Amino acid sequence: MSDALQLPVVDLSSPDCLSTANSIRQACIDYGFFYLVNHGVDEELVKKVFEQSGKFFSLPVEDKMKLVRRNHRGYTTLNTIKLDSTSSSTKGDTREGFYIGPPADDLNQWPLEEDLPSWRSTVETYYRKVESVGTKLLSLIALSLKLDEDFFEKIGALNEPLSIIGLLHYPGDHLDSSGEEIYGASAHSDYGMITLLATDGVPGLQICREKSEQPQVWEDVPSLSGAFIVNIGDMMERWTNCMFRSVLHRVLPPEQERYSVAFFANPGKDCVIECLESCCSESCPPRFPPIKYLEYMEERLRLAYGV
Ligand SMILES: O=C(O)CCC(=O)C(=O)O
Ligand SMILES: [Fe+2]
Repeated sequence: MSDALQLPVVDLSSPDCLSTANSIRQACIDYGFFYLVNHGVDEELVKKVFEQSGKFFSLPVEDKMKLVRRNHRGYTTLNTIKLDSTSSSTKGDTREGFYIGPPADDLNQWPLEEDLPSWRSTVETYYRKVESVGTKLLSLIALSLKLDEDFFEKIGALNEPLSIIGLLHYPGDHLDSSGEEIYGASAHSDYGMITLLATDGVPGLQICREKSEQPQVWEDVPSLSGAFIVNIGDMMERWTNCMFRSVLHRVLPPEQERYSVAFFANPGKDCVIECLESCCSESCPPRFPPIKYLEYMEERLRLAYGV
């Protein structure tokens, strides 16, 4: 039931911004997913983040639990989050995670420097680098929607953005004898504007392009060395009245251990997301009412954590 997919490739270093914007537009309409190459984040830095992530998840569970998730930051254990809140499975997803928000706020939790030297500085450097790639990509997305390139800045979406890094670990040795359908990450769409994902190359990620089609067709998204896998999130889907699609995706329980690092580029908490004028008309009215990002995010997190 699954075929490998050839997603479009977008080159961030191309000097021809309009042609790049056009290929982004087509990719977002057709797939909601694309590969981003020549993004400017050093391969060495990406490697270091994966190393630091591996070091954290290798700590004894008692040590990881000292940083258990508070204010949506820190460690989540295996099976605590179920991204598909509609699933009847009684168990959460078989992955553990560590979530880090903006370096400038004081909600983040960090391992002690003496336990994991350079952990915090590596992750903060990665945050800032990928955040700036995300900002550049958002200006191209604005161009692709025939808006000014600083459109998202002007509407306040980049005002204290609530972007989050998720360091993710799928152990791969997690056997389930109950026969229940369990995923590394169950089917979901991402909440924010765009997500920039780096993986260690171990397969598992799949997308479902037509969620209402039955049976659902899931297609494998292979990793592309050195590229980020970028996907459109729910806020971009709402701005564009579903022209750009926030596509359902999931991670199969990997047979082999798997690590990934997701950068969720989210708007600021007070940003109100409402349909762009150019994306609606009398015959095509807005499909969603305006919503404040914080309200949307809190509801989705509440459902995912089942609280
Ligand atoms: O680990 C992955 O490849 C994808 C993770 C994901 O989709 C998410 O955390 O939202
Ligand atoms: Fe996701």
